[in-house]
Amino acid sequence: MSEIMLCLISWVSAQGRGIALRGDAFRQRRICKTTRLQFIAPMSASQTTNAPRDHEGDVEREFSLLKQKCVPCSSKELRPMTEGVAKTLLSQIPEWELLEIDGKLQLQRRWKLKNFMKGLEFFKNIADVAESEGHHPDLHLVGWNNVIVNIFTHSTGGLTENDFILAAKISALDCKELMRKSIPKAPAVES
Ligand SMILES: C[C@H](O)[C@H](O)[C@H]1CNC2=NC(N)=NC(=O)C2=N1
Repeated sequence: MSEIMLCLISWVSAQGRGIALRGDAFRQRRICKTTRLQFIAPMSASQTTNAPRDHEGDVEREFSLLKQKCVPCSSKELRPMTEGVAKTLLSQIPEWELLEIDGKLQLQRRWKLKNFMKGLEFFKNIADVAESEGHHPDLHLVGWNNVIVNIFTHSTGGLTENDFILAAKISALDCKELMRKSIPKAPAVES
C-alpha cells in the first residue's frame, strides 16, 4: 500500500474519533492534536485572521495571547480561521482542546471544582475576564462540580483570535483554591 494511502488512512482514522457529551443533543468531534498529516486547505487570503505576521508574512507563532485584547465581534475584518491556523494557535494554550461541534470549530477545557458553590465562584471569575474583553464563553456546570467551558465567536460561527485570547486569559486565572486536588495515581504494583 502506497505511503499516501497509509497517511490518508491514519489521518482519516485520527479524525474519526468523536465523543458526545452525556445528554447533549449535539455530536462533537475531538480534533486530534497530534494528527501527523494535516490535509487542511492552506490559509487563503480571505480566511486570514488578524494575527500579527512576521517579516516574511507568516502568522507569528510566538505572539503572546495574554498581551492581546479582543476586538469587537462586530468588526468586519474578523473571519473564522481554518483548522490549520487553529492548531497552530492551540500550541499557545495547551490545556485546551480543539473540537468540532455541530460543524463549528470550538475551544474546550474542563476543570473539577471542590464543590458546586466553588463552581459558581469560578464562573464569576471567568465572567469578569469575559466582560473586560467583551467576548464571552459558554459555561457549563455539570455533575455539581465539573466545569466545562466552550469558546467560539458566535458572530462568525467559527474560531477567531478573540477565542484564543479569552482562553489564555481564563487559563491565567489564579483559581487553584477552588479546584479539587487531583488524587495522585497509585504507582503500578509490580506483578
Ligand atoms: C455586542 C457584543 O459585543 C457582541 O455581541 C459580542 C458579545 N460577546 C461575544 N462572545 C462571543 N464568544 N461571540 C460573539 O460573537 C460575541 N459578540
